[in-house]
Amino acid sequence: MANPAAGRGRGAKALPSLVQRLRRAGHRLHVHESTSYADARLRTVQAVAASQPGDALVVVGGDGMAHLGLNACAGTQVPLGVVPVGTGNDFCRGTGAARSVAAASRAIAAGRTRLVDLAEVTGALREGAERRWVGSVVSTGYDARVNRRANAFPWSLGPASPLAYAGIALAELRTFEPMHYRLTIDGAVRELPAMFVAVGNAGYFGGGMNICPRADVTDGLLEVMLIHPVSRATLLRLLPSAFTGGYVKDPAVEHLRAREVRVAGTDEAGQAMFAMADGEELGPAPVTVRAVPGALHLFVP
Ligand SMILES: Nc1ncnc2c1ncn2[C@@H]1O[C@H](COP(=O)(O)OP(=O)(O)OP(=O)(O)O)[C@@H](O)[C@H]1O
Repeated sequence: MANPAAGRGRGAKALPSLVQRLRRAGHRLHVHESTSYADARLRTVQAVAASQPGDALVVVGGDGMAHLGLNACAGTQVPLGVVPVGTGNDFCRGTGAARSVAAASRAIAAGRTRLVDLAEVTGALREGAERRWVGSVVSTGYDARVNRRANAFPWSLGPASPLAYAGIALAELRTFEPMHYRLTIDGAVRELPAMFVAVGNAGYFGGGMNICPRADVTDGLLEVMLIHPVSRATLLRLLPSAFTGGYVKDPAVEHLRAREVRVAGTDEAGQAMFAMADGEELGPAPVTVRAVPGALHLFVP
């Protein structure tokens, strides 16, 4: 399943060599270029439902396509291959999947897979959904605001670069106030104000930010990163070190591990917070995030 528009056309360019390599390796392929995100979602689900033992699903795209692929394959025996041609490729960075088209083609052709954990998110989600699987990070605070703002940005006006993303992060910072969280972490309730609470299956978010740097996709646990209220200047100072994960050393940052986290709360205006994950808007809080060990067979180098 290829998104020809992914990575500003890299999806369309990558497809012929990928198809050639996999056919040469003796694999039989059904190739579909999606016409829209909804088409890609429907076709991935249908493909997995109709699969036979030994079949695999391969998605060519960015984190959006990886999200669709893992939602189709989660909890099944169908392995997922991700051929990363997006701008961020956070899922591949965080799970050990191949980071280039060539490496992904080789890994899929060779049939090497590993079992990785996923996060299962439940709640009153968008489009009437009650459950979504997440590969990377569920965010609800400042990070979610930046992500939603970036998704609404007309990227055709400028390059989808880390610099442009940083500009959006700064614009959001100008008005951001701590959120009021009510967390239930493995049954224990905590109410607190925070800049954000990131709940990670894998570590990366926002096109390369290592926001949950100690996340391990094989430990059966979620990594929870809390930033307690800090001044805007401090949050600004912490932003660059979010790319390396170095921000976790700051005294305002708390690190936890958990099997299940329920996130509820409101923003400074009393509006329910919303949850973002894998670059997508999931829906309004409350949401419950649960670690599901070994939920996905993933092709890896
Ligand atoms: N033919 C298509 N099939 C699927 N998605 C499409 C198509 N055309 C445009 N899109 C849009 O592409 C987005 C998903 O893209 P994807 O994540 O695969 O790549 P990307 O956005 O370039 O990468 P990244 O998410 O890493 O920035 C969705 O927002 C979707 O609306």
